[in-house]
Amino acid sequence: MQPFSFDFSQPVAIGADHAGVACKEQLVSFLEGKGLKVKDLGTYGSNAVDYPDYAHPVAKLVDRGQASLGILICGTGNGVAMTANKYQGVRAAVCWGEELSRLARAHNNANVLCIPGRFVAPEQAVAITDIFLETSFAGGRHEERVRKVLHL
Ligand SMILES: O=C(CO)[C@H](O)[C@H](O)[C@H](O)COP(=O)(O)O
Repeated sequence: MQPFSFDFSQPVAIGADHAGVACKEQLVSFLEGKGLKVKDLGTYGSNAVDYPDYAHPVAKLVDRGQASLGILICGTGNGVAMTANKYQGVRAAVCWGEELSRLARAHNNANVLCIPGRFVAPEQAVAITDIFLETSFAGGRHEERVRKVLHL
């Protein structure tokens, strides 16, 4: 049985490339303000970097159950989502609005939130993240569908 909500005894793992670093800083403050443990895996500056170098470490922690969930930010959200979804235990979803974020949790039981940092303002990223944290998987008809995602 897959968990329906996050185990916040584990840290939230977060990572970004140079296109998402400003957004990441805002999200780290927001998460810590909520009293959550945060594992910030970089990047930490504006120098250009390669998004897989940040997406892999975040996805690995989620896959191994060493993070409650993951948050990844790059320019479009697509590169980090493609990378994170290579891991069997990861369900990464690109969300650029609050309703997408709610549905990624309720219908897909997403455990990695991918935000397009060049298309979403930091305040909007906070709202998207808050909904992702607070929404539980709805189960029911969605449970078998999510299970089938793993069938190659
Ligand atoms: O948006 C992206 C593709 O998924 C990446 O995250 C990068 O942010 C983007 O490719 C970076 O582009 P840049 O022109 O090298 O700054």
